[in-house]
Amino acid sequence: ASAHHLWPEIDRVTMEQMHYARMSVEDSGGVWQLFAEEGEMKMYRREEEVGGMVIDPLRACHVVKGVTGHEVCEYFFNPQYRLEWEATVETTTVLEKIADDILLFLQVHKRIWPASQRDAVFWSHMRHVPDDKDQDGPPIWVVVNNSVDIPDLPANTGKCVRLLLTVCLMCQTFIDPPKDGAKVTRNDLTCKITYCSVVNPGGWAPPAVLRAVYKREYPKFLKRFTNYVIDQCQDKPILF
Ligand SMILES: CC(C)(C)c1cc(CCc2ccccn2)cc(-c2ccc(S(=O)(=O)CCO)cc2)c1
Repeated sequence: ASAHHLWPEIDRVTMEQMHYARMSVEDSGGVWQLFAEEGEMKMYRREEEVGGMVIDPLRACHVVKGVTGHEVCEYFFNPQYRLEWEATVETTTVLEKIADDILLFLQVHKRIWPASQRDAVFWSHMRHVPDDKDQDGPPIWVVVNNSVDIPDLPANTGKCVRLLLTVCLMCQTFIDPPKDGAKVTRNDLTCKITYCSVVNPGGWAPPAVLRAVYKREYPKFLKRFTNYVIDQCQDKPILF
């Protein structure tokens, strides 16, 4: 991967996004507005507009039992599962396999009436790093998706307006050691998920409509994804 011309950007943005996600875990106060809370899932947003376009940064914290961060990131990253959990996507195509853990995607999203339909071109990178808070514990797993301009697919030529997105899914895994050295089971697993996203619609879309859709759809999006992972993993061996 290091030979690919996008590698320097991919490496830099991935580390920046991971740092941002870890910092945001601490600052639960500040300018973030809690707009949805369901069980262990808390969703925050900041109201921001760029050129009259809503780009409200979103941050979600969720705690899920019975899965590892590696499993959550694998189901998020791997295109073969995408359409099974991603209800906002109409089609997803891998344009280039930059490395085993770096893919270039073209996605056409479902239209949000009355806005015009959006597509997105982004690289997706999955990586794990030691948890500096628990060096000999499970590593932190992360998937970062970041829009990229590629000459072969110029924006806004077809029916779709090109969406710009930066997304980070970061997962910390906690294992409650079972008594008397018994084997770790899924009941001993807890995964702390931080999902950060900034989605720029890329062209004008009615702010009030977008905010209403985001408020309704983002909680459903994260719940649907995490429930899908729990369901897929429950009868499979644990992927640490
Ligand atoms: C409805 C809502 C949930 C807010 C939504 C609407 C749109 C559709 C595009 C759009 C946005 C704004 C205006 C018009 N259309 C896209 C997304 C979206 C984009 C990316 C990712 S990802 O995490 O990178 C996983 C890969 O797909 C997840 C969700 C979400």
